[in-house]
Amino acid sequence: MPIIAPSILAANFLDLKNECQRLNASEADWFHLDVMDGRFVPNISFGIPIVEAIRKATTKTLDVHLMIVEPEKYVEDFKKAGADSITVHVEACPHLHRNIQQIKNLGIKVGVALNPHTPICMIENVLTDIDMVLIMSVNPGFGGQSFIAHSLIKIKELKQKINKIAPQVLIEVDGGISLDNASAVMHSGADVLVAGSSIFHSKSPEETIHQLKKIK
Ligand SMILES: O=C(CO)[C@@H](O)[C@H](O)COP(=O)(O)O
Repeated sequence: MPIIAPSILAANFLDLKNECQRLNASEADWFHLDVMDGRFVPNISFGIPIVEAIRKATTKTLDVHLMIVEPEKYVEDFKKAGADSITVHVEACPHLHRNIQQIKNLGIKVGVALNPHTPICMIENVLTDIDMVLIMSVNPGFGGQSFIAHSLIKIKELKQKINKIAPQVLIEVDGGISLDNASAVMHSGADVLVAGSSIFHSKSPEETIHQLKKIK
């Protein structure tokens, strides 16, 4: 059964309290929070105050995805704001091992994200140090994009590696996930499905989450 992590980026920000309450009452497992800085990605989303506000609105896991340069400057603040896990991008971290240790030392889970063009071998040497790998199945920066089909091959390759080296590591897939492709993503080896538009722009977000949750 997949872990379902609705991406708050697609929520109605004017009605965020209500959006959080609906997710609380749903089968969603985590809240996925996309932080964008306008430097690592060509978009700016939200930051620490929003994470802090959402923390007060839910007891579910806050899965914070930092699409920012120099994440080491901010991870402590995001932990204080209520993050249960922090994911950084391999492309934004020349000292990835140090960044991972810094997040682990805060006592929370740590993930590493890979852009669509980044090969799996870039994280091979840290696989035993982390809790999760996030495979970007769109180019990061915007919700509502189409799933990049090659991601399925990448997920399979990663799953094989993880099975050999670090079977406890979760595979999270993010971008363009919908009821149409979620089954293929799961069969390729995913554990966590991040979905924004397909949940929040559907007629019933609760029902879409229920349908995603049923995928084997
Ligand atoms: O990180 C990102 C985009 O950069 C994703 O989390 C998107 O927010 C997912 O949204 P959809 O593709 O599901 O609309």
